[in-house]
Amino acid sequence: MSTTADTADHTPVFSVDGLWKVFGPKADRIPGDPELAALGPAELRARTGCTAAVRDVGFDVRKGEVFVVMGLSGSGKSTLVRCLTRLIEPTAGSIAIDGEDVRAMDKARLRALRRHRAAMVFQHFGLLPHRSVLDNVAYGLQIQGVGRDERRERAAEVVAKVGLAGLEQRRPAQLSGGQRQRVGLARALVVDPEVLLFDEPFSALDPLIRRDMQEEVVRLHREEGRTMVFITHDLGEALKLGDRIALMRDGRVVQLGTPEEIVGSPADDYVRAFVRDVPREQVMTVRTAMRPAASAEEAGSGPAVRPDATVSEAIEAVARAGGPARVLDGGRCLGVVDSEALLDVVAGVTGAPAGGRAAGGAPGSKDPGAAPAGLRAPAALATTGEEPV
Ligand SMILES: Nc1ncnc2c1ncn2[C@@H]1O[C@H](COP(=O)(O)OP(=O)(O)OP(=O)(O)O)[C@@H](O)[C@H]1O
Repeated sequence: MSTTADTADHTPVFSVDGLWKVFGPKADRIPGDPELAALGPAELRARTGCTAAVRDVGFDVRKGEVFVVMGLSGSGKSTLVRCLTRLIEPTAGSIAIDGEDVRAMDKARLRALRRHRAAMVFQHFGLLPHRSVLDNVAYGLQIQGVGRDERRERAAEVVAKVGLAGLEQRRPAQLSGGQRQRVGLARALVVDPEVLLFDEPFSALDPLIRRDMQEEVVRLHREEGRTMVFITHDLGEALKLGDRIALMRDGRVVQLGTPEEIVGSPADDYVRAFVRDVPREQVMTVRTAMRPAASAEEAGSGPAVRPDATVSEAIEAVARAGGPARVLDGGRCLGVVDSEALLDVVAGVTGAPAGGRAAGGAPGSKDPGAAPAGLRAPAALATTGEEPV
């Protein structure tokens, strides 16, 4: 199934509005009290003994997108994502999954939500040490009451899907860290949840294995189009995986947007500092640098690049051709990019197209414009010919 902009279904999977989670004594009074709600973290703690881990957050998670929640340690990422399935009880606000009110669910309904609809992949998977890989994966089905043969068959399929074929009978202790992560991923996948929630699953892995696992997530997402919510404190990981990123600070979402919007149009100085060292040409797309063709001749000649090609890829095409490149979408020329405009993007003189903005307390993602962009697979480009490859 395709997961990208060609999917017309924009129904949100999760819809979150005005969400608060306050820890501490008489936490309930904070969200409704404008004076207390306006206090900074230190002052709030001093005055009330409370910590507002999530402060008035709103966003939608769209079907088929990878929604990344990013922020430094303590910014509220885990608390926010745990509130989605009420592993942590919210203090105020609303959460819906497919339009159903999560806060109104009884215990049985919540159990079903966590088992069937929104499976969580943790950093420490808590694999059962005395069970084989296959049985660990099948366990999720066992607690659902699926019969033995069927669950072993389905588990074997998913074990193969995450690249562990041949290791079915090993115990967790006989696996590397990365392989254990794959077992955890398989265990979440086997129940075929509508949405996968990842809580910093790769942060304990060494960089090479971490990259493998990120690529695994990209591949699975591309193949299956499953909706994913992914927590990370790593900006590179967020930019690589996210269709959209919610950047958190002190419990608030300070900006919600595509990687391109966050890097190209930071909402404030905090975000600007956060993204300062990102190689812009690898995140920004040619849309940012595009201008209308000056003449029919310009619209009809020169190398072709796709609209989602990165600036870095376009620079290569322009350098090879020695002149402007055309941005082609299904054979239609949307505009052209030249070396000057591309360099402006690299230098930070040009921002991202409209859309990246502070989310504040408003329902952050209710902007109708941008459809899930799909993962940024390197947009291949052609240096000659009519169609960008
Ligand atoms: N049970 C709790 N009781 C009190 N305060 C808590 C509790 N859980 C979290 N907090 C506080 O809430 C804030 C947000 O914590 P949270 O774990 O959600 O952040 P995080 O962004 O996920 O951090 P990390 O990346 O370190 O996991 C922190 O200030 C934390 O100390």
